[in-house]
Amino acid sequence: MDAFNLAKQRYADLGVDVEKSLQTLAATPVSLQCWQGDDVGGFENAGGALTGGIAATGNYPGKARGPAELRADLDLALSLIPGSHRVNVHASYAELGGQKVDRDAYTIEHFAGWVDWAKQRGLGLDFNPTCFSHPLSADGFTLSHHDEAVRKFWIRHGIACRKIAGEMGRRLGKTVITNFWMPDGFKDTPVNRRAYRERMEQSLDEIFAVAIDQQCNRDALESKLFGVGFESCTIGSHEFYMGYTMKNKKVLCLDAGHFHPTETLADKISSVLQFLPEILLHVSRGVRWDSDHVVALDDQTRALMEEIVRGDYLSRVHIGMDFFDASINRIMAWVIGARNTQKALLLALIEPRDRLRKLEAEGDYSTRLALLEEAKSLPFGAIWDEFCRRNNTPVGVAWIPTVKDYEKKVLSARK
Ligand SMILES: C[C@H](O)[C@H](O)[C@@H](O)C(=O)CO
Ligand SMILES: [Mn+2]
Repeated sequence: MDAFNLAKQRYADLGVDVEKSLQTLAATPVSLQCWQGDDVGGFENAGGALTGGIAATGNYPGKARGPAELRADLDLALSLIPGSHRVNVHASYAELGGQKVDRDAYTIEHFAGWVDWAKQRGLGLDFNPTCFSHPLSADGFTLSHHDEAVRKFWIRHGIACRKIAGEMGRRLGKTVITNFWMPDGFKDTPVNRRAYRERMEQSLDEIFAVAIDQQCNRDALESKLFGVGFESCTIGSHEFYMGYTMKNKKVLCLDAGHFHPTETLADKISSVLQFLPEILLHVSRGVRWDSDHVVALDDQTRALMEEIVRGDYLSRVHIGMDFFDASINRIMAWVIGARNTQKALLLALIEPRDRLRKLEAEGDYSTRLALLEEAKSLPFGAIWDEFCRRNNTPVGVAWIPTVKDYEKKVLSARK
């Protein structure tokens, strides 16, 4: 028997249906964040500073300098990631054709390049308003700003983005998830948090008052603990968006890098999904601060996927990635992060779940622990390799020379 069939038998002996798990994995897209390809630069203001308390550190050569390069790099990454996936676009990746258009006046035409590209490839798109790296967010506030004129600008931007996303979803025939993340917050301790949170709620209410077909677009809101230069208070905290999404039936976005280092996303999944129909994940790897390192096949990512699978939540969870590492080959960053996200999901899918559940229900925690630990040395690698083979993507390390070759021929020519 070959390695795959031997491995499949080992899992079957524990009651695991490997074929069904592979089908589920193939049907689960990961949304690739376009901003990993150019260090969150965007196209509207090439070379403008990245603000909002986030930072892409490193200066690895070869970052994409425009839409054609970014999409070519994404094409290569997608060809090395098994399964069919999605691409997550920020509003700052609008193609303005040399015109001066501000963010509150963006329309679907500024994203036609993305939509056409995605349609040709059968890809889904996701979308994000960009409430940073702009003169009207320079003091750190957008939708909660004390100045009504500034707030109104960002409200118009939010509405414009939802209309764009609705049209993207209609043209592609696939629902777009539009994720709102606002940097608003304080470096030092504020004395009137309440006023900022009230204004944030009012602004969001105005944005969401505009009806958009739910089949084409759904709205998510992403919380954060702190940002660089925003250490003392973030207006859009976890509790704020828990409350807002529950009250307004929106999608809650949980970013793995947005919590205190001793908190894990895994434990939050069953709590939030007890009360919310859907969540969006930004799978990431926080290292000390919200440093947005490439997703590793680490305990945190594994635990996150285990919770999703163990709770039968997969159909209610949108999986996106969020990191921007400028210190390594950016295409490799996408491929490593996405393949690790999928590996973590596969490991969760082929866990001997039914047995483990039964043991727990019977109170046999010693056998539960024994089985959990033994499952760690089951031949997972042969199952993953088969998944890559069936999806016509390179097996094992075979994808690495493809990117190295592209780096030599294409990336090295970018100055
Ligand atoms: C660029 C994105 O909007 C950003 O990463 C956001 O999702 C975030 O996590 C901010 O810390
Ligand atoms: Mn995020």
